[in-house]
Amino acid sequence: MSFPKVKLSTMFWDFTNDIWRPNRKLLGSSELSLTDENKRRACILCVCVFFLKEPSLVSRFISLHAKSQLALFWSEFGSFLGAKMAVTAALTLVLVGAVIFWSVLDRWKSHLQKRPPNPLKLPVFGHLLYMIPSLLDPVKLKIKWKYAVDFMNKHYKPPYIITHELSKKLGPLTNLKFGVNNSIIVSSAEYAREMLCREEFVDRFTDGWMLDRQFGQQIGIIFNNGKPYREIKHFTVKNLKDFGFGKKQNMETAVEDELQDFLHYFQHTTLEEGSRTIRMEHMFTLPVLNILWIMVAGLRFSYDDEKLRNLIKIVEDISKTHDIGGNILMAFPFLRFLFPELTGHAHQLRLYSKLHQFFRDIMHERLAEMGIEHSVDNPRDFTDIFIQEMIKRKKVNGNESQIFTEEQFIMVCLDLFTAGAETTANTLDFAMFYLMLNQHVQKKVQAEIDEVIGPNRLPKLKDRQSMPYTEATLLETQRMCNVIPMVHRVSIADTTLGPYNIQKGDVMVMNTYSIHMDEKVWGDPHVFRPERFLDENGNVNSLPSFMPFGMGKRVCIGETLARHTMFTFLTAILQRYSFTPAKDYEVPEIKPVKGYTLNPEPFYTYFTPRF
Ligand code: HEM
Repeated sequence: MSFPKVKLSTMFWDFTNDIWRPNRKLLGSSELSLTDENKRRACILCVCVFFLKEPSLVSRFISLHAKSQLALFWSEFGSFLGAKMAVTAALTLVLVGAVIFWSVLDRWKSHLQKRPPNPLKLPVFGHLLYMIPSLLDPVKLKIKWKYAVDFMNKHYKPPYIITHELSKKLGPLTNLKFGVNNSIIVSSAEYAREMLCREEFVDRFTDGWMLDRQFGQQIGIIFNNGKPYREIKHFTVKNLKDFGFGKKQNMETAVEDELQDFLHYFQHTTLEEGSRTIRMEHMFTLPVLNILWIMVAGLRFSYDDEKLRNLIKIVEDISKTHDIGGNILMAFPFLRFLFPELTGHAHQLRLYSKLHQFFRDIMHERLAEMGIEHSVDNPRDFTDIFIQEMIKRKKVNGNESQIFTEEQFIMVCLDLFTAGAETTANTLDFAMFYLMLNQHVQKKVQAEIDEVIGPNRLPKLKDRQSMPYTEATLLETQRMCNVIPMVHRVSIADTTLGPYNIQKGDVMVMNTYSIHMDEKVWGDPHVFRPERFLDENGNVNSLPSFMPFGMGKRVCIGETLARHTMFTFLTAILQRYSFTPAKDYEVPEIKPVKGYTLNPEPFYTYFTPRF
């Protein structure tokens, strides 16, 4: 084959250095013969360069010199690519084959071991790929490009929806492997009740990345296990009761005091300041937090307190950064060391450290107030009692108590703060939303309020027994909103659940959403129908498939307080106002939102005073 007399190396230099003018070289008369290897290299080089640099040169090259050579270039180039592609395709095929073979083998093994059913999985990643839609979070991934943000928002699916869809295909117990963790998703009421109440599943899953929020220690209530957990939980519940936590009389006073302030603020600040249209977004968080905080630290915050508003924002942000099930840190906890920012772990820790500081300040201020003796004759709140216990144990043991430490106090406060405020307040937001959309239910609740309470006094705890329809409306709200859509525990022994084997260390995840939205149980789960919680005599029916507060030894410690707060606040609002969707605003869809605790999208409501 003959080539124009071109030194390939010179040609190369020409276009990298200065102006690329291959024709200057190609017009030479003598010819150069090349080895096959050189021809192939020249061929690839020319084709690439021509395409990249100046397409018009290609045609000039063709017309001037090398029509036939170019045809040859193309064919050699094609065969080179072809060979490479063939090798790549073969390797891919082998790899895919190996993965499929491994997956089938793994499924077979899991079948032999009588493990709950699982879909095909990948080596190392397990079922993490199924969770990809739950990772489409532009805020977490710090993506701002509009099209990418729109795409992610459109295709986002939270873990409780993904696992719910999988359980519809695979059954009420599903085995999903996320990296190093093996999760058993429990999606039926029958198995959930068993899982929540049995001793083998009493512990919570507390991996390294979770312990990072609590100074690397097993402390606090939520992510704590064994004897230390039992001791601190018992101490907290017992002593909080003296300040109104779940104890009828004191609780009623705490809730009523706050309700009066809330109604005053709502009437005079919110409604009279502007129109009667209100943007509903976390309207109840501040009062709910105050009810709790007066018991824990004797504090009430003003509704305009900037510090508290910041704190609430932090709690909300924390909830949005957590996901149970399919979480990347749950799958590969070590990634938090390699990519602290990308995994969101560093962000979470920054948020937590602000809350830590807030509670640490409370303790230090109180210690300073108490003086050297660190004691008060009449403890005013949980903080006083905790400090006294801390000092007492220090005197007895001679050194710091293992259980009653400053870190322990911080974590107990943090757990109460995060578990108590958002859950109750968000459920109330949902109740307002459903009642705004279901005017017939709103009217029925108001009729019951008018009959039992009338217009002249505030609702009382005892009214609940005489107001079954209102009670059923709150239950139906909880069933539909699933404010905590997933509850997790861990198996502490090899055991069985139903017909399947459960291994020690399996993360047990109850999908509350699946249970409360089960068509076989509820018939029309997407319809807001409080009547389903009433029997033929109009009394409240306790349904076994309804478990918004969990069950067993780890049942929610704030259930009584939450129920009473929700009842009192909702009835007090409905006693005074009717509300409808605001005219000029779109009603948001009820769609899945992100986070550990769910809330409705902000919505606009038009309030009309009833008297
Ligand atoms: C509507 C409101 C609430 C809902 C739906 C709710 C729901 C839950 C659920 C599902 C659990 C897990 C139970 C289990 O594992 O079986 C839980 C645990 C817990 N809740 Fe609540 N909760 C609410 C309000 C509150 C309040 C007001 C407080 C306290 C101030 C609170 C404090 C806690 C604590 C500390 C735990 C951990 C208990 C443990 O691990 O032993 N919750 N809650």
